[in-house]
Amino acid sequence: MAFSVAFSTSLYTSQTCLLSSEKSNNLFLKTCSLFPSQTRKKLLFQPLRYNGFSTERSSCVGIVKAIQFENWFKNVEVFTKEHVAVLLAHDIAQHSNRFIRERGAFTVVLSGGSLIKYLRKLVELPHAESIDWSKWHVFWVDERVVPKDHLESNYKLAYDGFLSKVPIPPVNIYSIDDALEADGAADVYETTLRRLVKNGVIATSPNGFPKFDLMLLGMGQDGHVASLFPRHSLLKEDQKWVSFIKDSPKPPSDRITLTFPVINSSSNIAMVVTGAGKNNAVFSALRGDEKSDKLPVGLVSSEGEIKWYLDIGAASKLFKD
Ligand SMILES: O=C1O[C@H](COP(=O)(O)O)[C@@H](O)[C@H](O)[C@H]1O
Repeated sequence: MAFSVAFSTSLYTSQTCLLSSEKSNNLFLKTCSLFPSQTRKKLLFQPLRYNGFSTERSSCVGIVKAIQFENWFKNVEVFTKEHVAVLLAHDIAQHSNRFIRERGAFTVVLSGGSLIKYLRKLVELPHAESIDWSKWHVFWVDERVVPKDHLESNYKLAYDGFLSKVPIPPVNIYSIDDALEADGAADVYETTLRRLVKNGVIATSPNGFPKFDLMLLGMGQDGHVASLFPRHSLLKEDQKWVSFIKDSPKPPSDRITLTFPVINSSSNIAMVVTGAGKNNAVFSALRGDEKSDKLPVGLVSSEGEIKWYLDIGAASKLFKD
């Protein structure tokens, strides 16, 4: 089956080179002569992962360079938008199975924005029926302080596009109290998290912060994640688990957000980023040379694993020499 091959990246080595392009939503891959012919066929369904090959030339850049890039871009997968949704669903289902088996619960943190549409395959077969939704606990990495039925609400977005389609017990869905102002809503959300850490639903990191099983992060064009915006003082928060912002540069102005120590304590972080407008921030974050408050996504790290799910637009700067 095509997809069972797509999910295996084990055939990929730094000696492989791919030429990729997307045309009319179809995937076109050209392989360079480094592939043995029997491998070539299988790789037609491989993700368009970057391996040091220029799309602008028809030859491979040096192997040394390929290896260097391979190190930079470990855990980076590049797909068509459709395949981002397919692979993300597959990986989430695997995380869910593993954590439910190991600890009897699965704690997953949602972002707002474009992320939600990439959960669309999770509500389809086989995942819709194979996942034990009763063990899911759902949180938000950030939320806009608006009523839950407001168009800007991250809860509404998630409910309409995902939560309304799967049988997660409503008591396991931890939305913010929309009757409160930003500061009160942040305090109450932190109190809820502390209760769930205490009773073991959420695991604890060695540094005392909550350790979510999976954090699904989006990223804005300016490199913001959650409601942690460039050059904002909130980026330095190192005590609170949940904080608030009343001057968000992206409307609406009032929001609550998990802080970096909590985000970075997660067992797994999935960075789901699509669109060519985000290619500069993706490039700087992956190159790892921008660890300042100018680029919040560059401050994301994980006690466990970070995996990037990019479409060709978001990855387009990675393909340049
Ligand atoms: O405002 C927000 O923006 C980011 C990025 O959104 P996207 O639509 O560009 O993917 C999102 O991750 C965050 O949760 C949201 O509140």
